[in-house]
Amino acid sequence: MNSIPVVVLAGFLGSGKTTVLNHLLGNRGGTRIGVVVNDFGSIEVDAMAVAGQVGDSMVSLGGGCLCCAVDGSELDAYLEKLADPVHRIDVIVIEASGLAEPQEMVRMLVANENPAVRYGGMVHVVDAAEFDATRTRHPETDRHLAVADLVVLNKTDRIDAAERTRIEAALAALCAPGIPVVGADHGRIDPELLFDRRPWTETRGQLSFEDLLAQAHDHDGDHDGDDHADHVHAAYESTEFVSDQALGPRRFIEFLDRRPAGLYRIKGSVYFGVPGHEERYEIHAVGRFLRFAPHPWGRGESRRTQLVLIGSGTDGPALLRELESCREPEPWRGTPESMWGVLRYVDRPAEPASDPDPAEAAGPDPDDF
Ligand SMILES: Nc1nc2c(ncn2[C@@H]2O[C@H](COP(=O)(O)OP(=O)(O)OP(=O)(O)O)[C@@H](O)[C@H]2O)c(=O)[nH]1
Repeated sequence: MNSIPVVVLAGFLGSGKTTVLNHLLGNRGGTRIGVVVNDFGSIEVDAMAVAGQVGDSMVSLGGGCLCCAVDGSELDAYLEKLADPVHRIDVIVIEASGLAEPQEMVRMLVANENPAVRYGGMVHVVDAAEFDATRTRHPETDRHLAVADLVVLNKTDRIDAAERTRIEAALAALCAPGIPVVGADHGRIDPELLFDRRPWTETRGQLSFEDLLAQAHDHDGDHDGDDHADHVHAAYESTEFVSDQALGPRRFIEFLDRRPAGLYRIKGSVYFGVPGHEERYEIHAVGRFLRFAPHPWGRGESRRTQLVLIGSGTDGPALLRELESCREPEPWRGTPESMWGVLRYVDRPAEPASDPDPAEAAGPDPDDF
């Protein structure tokens, strides 16, 4: 079974985390989101009154989202509850409290041994209008930004173009190289940057009462909602790559290492076909965050690579050319060492025996955060 990605939404008090979260909840299509917050205060939960309590401090939101309020020590227990297959959750978003050290949260998630969930990257929300003031008052901001995988520069409505350019340059210097910075007005980022948006039709036939409520709600605001989603989407382009030929792992990792900052997200699966590593390698990249997860192929499923690359200002044909040059006509000649670069990004290698270096292959060292 695939594990559920857990995305951390961090940022200082008032930067707009809850606004981003509400936007994601309102534009998630048929995707089921599990939400972890410190308090329910400002989450827009119009269905809360009808949805009722699931138990403990967990509530069910309209549309099948589950929400729970936790302090750090309870996190693992709540992730386990959210990951229970009965909830059919696709992605979990944790809103890290404005005062929390996001590194702590990331450390806990990376160290988490529950196979049902996996760390899915950290998104840092920045208040554009308070950028300098926040850094002055909270010098730790710089440290937090250094571990972000994707930055949302929120409240762009409150600054002019020159100020935005200045802040973007400052962010480029503070963040790790190549971290994408996505501008947003009232948290309106494309949900596809963080998770796959399933169409309603995919969940039809297994809808719960809450799903029906949310669907009715969506239809009420049909045009606004759709126009709005289209508008949000319009700022990004997506490039699709399919290859029946295997990809050379070294060349593919080189391609990923030099991927442009405008390439916000990569999803899909890769066929390397190297002896001992013939599985389907699911890839998940959010900003600079990158993970591979090996899975067996389905019965009769063709061995192929299928990728979707979502970005802004990216050169689609150039990306396709680069990916085409990663093709490997004779993957069976590949050595186990050629997979090392990929295995560094695998949390739970399928075959521990073939680990090049167990410490490395186990993913990032939590102490790095
Ligand atoms: N002008 C403007 N206001 C915004 C924007 N995004 C959020 N706000 C407002 O900023 C305030 C704080 O937003 P929240 O989403 O609550 O921020 P938060 O990071 O969740 O805050 P804490 O939970 O206190 O850490 C609210 O009054 C929002 O309406 C934006 O893009 N532009």
